[in-house]
Amino acid sequence: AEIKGIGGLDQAYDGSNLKIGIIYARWNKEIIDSLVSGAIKNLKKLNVKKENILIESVPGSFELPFATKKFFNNNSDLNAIISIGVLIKGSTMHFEYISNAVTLELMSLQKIIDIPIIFGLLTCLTEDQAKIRSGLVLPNDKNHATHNHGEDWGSAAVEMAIKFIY
Ligand SMILES: O=Nc1c(NC[C@H](O)[C@H](O)[C@H](O)CO)[nH]c(=O)[nH]c1=O
Repeated sequence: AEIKGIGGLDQAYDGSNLKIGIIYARWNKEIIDSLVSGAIKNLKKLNVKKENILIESVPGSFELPFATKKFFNNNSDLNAIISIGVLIKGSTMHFEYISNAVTLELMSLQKIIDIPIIFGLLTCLTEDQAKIRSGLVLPNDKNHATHNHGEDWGSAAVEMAIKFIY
């Protein structure tokens, strides 16, 4: 097969029979709300039914791996889970430790629960970087292009759930 373009869907997928979970961390609420809305928007665009989108929140990104696993244990008919968090670098090493630990844990958790976990963790050095990646307007540069990666995560969840459902 020809090499598909990076990103985006390589064909139209019908998510009407899928059940998708979204677990999000509540830190950086404005950015999180935009990312979650973007994910839901594309899930619905790909025909995932509203009643088949299960959503749960946790205090912060550090809680995402544990919550993702327990949420799946409690909803084992989910076909994919999108774990969403926004980490913004502060003045300490806290950011690095959480970013690295959560990334590795979410990656390895897929082997345990055996369904796709879509990596929705923004690890940003500045708040503007996070706003740009969540489709929000920059207050000091209204013309700066932004793109809501939450939408990409919704599409990725449907593609992965359908392609690797066996
Ligand atoms: O510190 N910054 C952040 C953060 N810290 C809290 C942490 O995830 C956890 O909830 C607590 O340590 C309690 O376990 N959580 C985020 O999602 N983003 C941040 O930018």
